[in-house]
Amino acid sequence: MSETASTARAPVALLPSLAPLLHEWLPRRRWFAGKGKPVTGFALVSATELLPLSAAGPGLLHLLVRVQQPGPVTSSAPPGDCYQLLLGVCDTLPPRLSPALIGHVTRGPLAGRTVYEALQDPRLAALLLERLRSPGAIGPLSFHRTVAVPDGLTPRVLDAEQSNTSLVYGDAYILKIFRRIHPGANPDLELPLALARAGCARVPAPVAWFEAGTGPDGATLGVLQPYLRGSRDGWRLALDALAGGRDFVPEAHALGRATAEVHTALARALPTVTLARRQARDLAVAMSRRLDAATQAVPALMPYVPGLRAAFETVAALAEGGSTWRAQRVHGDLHLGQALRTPDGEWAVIDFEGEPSKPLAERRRPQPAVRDVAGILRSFDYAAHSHHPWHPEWAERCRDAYCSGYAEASGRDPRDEQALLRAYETDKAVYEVVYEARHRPDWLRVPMAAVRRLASPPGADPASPLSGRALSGRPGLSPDRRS
Ligand SMILES: Nc1ncnc2c1ncn2[C@@H]1O[C@H](COP(=O)(O)OP(=O)(O)O)[C@@H](O)[C@H]1O
Ligand SMILES: O=P(O)(O)O[C@H]1O[C@H](CO)[C@@H](O[C@H]2O[C@H](CO)[C@@H](O)[C@H](O)[C@H]2O)[C@H](O)[C@H]1O
Repeated sequence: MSETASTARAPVALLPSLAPLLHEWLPRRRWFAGKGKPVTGFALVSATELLPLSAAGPGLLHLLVRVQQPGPVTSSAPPGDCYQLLLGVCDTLPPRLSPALIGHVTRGPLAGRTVYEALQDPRLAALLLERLRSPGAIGPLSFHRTVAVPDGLTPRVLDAEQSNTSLVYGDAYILKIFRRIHPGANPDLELPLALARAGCARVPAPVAWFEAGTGPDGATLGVLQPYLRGSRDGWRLALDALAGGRDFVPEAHALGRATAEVHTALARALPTVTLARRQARDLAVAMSRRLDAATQAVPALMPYVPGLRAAFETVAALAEGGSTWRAQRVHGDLHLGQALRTPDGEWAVIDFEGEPSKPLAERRRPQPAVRDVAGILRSFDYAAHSHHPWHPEWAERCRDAYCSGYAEASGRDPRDEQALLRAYETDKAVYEVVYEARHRPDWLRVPMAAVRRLASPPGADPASPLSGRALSGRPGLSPDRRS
């Protein structure tokens, strides 16, 4: 992804004319990561006409735009986040598309025209699939596929817009359009491709994708995968179970097995490393730094900092004492919403992007597999907390079943890496506090409750993997097992 404004047919002068509209529209998107800071300007990274803007019908404009906001400037990266935008450009917006309106352009080459969210327009969304069906380059964009994709599939945009935007085509394929673009291969393409090659059927295999630029700087822009029709995500299923007063033990056990299968396949397909003293200490330091940054962003964390930090210090101390841990490529943001139960009762895992707020290099680094385990354990806690009254024992049974399933399928029980598991749970809860404060303030109480528990000494925390209660029958486990 070259930083010099590489344009393909679309005039560079477009951006100044669009800037006033983007100024209003962009910060209100769910996927806009720079909320709370003013937007001071835009810089064009690339502009590509996927359908000519001069035609009688709507045009389709693909933009990569860097959004300038106040903040620390690093010498290695240009300032501001880069976003992918797909804009429809027309003379008169049909009433059915009025919710997609971005605004009317008053100056520059598009003066008098209307700009709207192209992905909401089935004609333009269909055109994007057409581009993916025929591999090749258009300006700085290149389109790739592994198998033939049928044509004539009707598109619909998923309304549960999260970190990105997804389109479903004919209930057969789902196209994820990444919003915040980083140079380099996105793990949401890299890992499913590697898993497909390794024969792991737990993850839908990419069938097509598109990217900007080439080589190590090439950025993944979108990935097309089979759509698992009729599947339900683990979060919904867990909430249903809670609402019906049902256990989720068999499902949690099966999900533990599925997670272990994915981890085993990733460890076979991609490099693994051993985290020795320095790396493990760096990991604990990074967690500690994230805690500091989170406390600056959400001062309510302040009273719990010493207790939370203790979890990271335990890992650092174990490393100093010679403990080592195995690290491999992991999911990186695993929670119940990323696990889909298909109609045949199997768990599939989606969304390997990792935490979108972290730099790509960090997300692609080998990490201990318990990091993902901690993500799911946090999710059981979230589910139990969203039901009143809180059911800690429901979450506890899920946690045990999940870890048992994982151990059965992998031969490695995550509870044997208890200090690391607790550190990752703590790190995740801290991340969640910031995430909820930014995106869903009503939910802040959920990770804050976990923070209060995790900040207390391990034995005093009933939901902790370190407590005698959660580890019934495994009381003597103290330092992590060495790999
Ligand atoms: N292969 C798939 N089959 C069925 N539904 C899917 C598939 N991939 C994603 N989804 C649905 O789309 C939603 C968003 O996908 P996800 O990859 O989590 O995007 P985001 O990064 O925006 O969170 C998921 O919550 C899930 O409901
Ligand atoms: O799905 P994303 O990759 O966008 O992940 C982000 O959003 C998630 C919420 O949608 C958030 O997950 C948190 O809330 C979930 C319940 O809605 C819960 O199951 C997770 O355990 C909890 O972390 C995730 O952290 C965030 O990165």
